[in-house]
Amino acid sequence: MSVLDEIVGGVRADLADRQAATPLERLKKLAESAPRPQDAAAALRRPGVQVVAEVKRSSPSKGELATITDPAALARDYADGGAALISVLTEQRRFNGSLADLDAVRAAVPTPLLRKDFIVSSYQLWEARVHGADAVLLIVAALEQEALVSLVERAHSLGLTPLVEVHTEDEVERALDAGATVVGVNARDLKTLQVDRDTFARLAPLIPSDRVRVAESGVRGPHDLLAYAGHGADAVLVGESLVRGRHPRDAVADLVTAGAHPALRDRG
Ligand SMILES: O=P(O)(O)OC[C@@H](O)[C@@H](O)c1c[nH]c2ccccc12
Repeated sequence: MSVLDEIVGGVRADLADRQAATPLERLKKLAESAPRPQDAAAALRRPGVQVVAEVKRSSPSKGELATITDPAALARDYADGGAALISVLTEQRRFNGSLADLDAVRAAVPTPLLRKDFIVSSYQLWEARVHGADAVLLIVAALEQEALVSLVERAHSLGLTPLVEVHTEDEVERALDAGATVVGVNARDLKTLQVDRDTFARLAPLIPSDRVRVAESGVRGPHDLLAYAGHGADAVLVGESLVRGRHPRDAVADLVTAGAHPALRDRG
């Protein structure tokens, strides 16, 4: 069994527990009083390379990355540094995240938020709404095509922006067929956890330029952002280097400054 299968198995078990505790009808009621989601795609389309900064404590590849006792404070640093979108890991078993983290971050910053999880059911989209997310991650490798198509549609109908994650040529095709407007190319293979930064350069030309192209994983600093930008990235998603560094606000600001370089503005 791949790491991805194992993670998704755990996610399904935890999901069943939450569904038993809070039936969908109740969740839908709660969603009525949730704020209207912001347009996360528009935030990523702004000129320059946008920075998506991630709140991530642990990962299956590296174990614990940072303690993060105060996710709200970290998110404030990201917002002050100029992040266009803040990603909050809510998967519990391998990433040590939670919906409580999403609540804490929502209460702390006005920035659009991405719920980063292994979404397999529309129930999780309703949860994302209730807990204040504006965008959700949908991982092509974790979903049958039929499920992907219906989750993309459902996310849009709830006002959520789906960030559709791919790692291979086939997955790009599936993402586009499913109607993805924001496509994330993960340099990390979720089946083996290996990072290959060339993945973005290989797949980006297959993604039409009217879609938002996000380069995910492996950004150590401005140098990597510029390399991704040179291959057409509209945004980069950064986790480890920000949570491990001592000055997350400055680290985000340095990335934002690099991404705002005049040579990178208003590219087709
Ligand atoms: O920590 P990094 O190398 O900066 O990577 C961040 C992000 O790309 C990574 O957390 C990620 C990308 N896709 C995911 C899917 C699930 C969990 C995590 C992820």
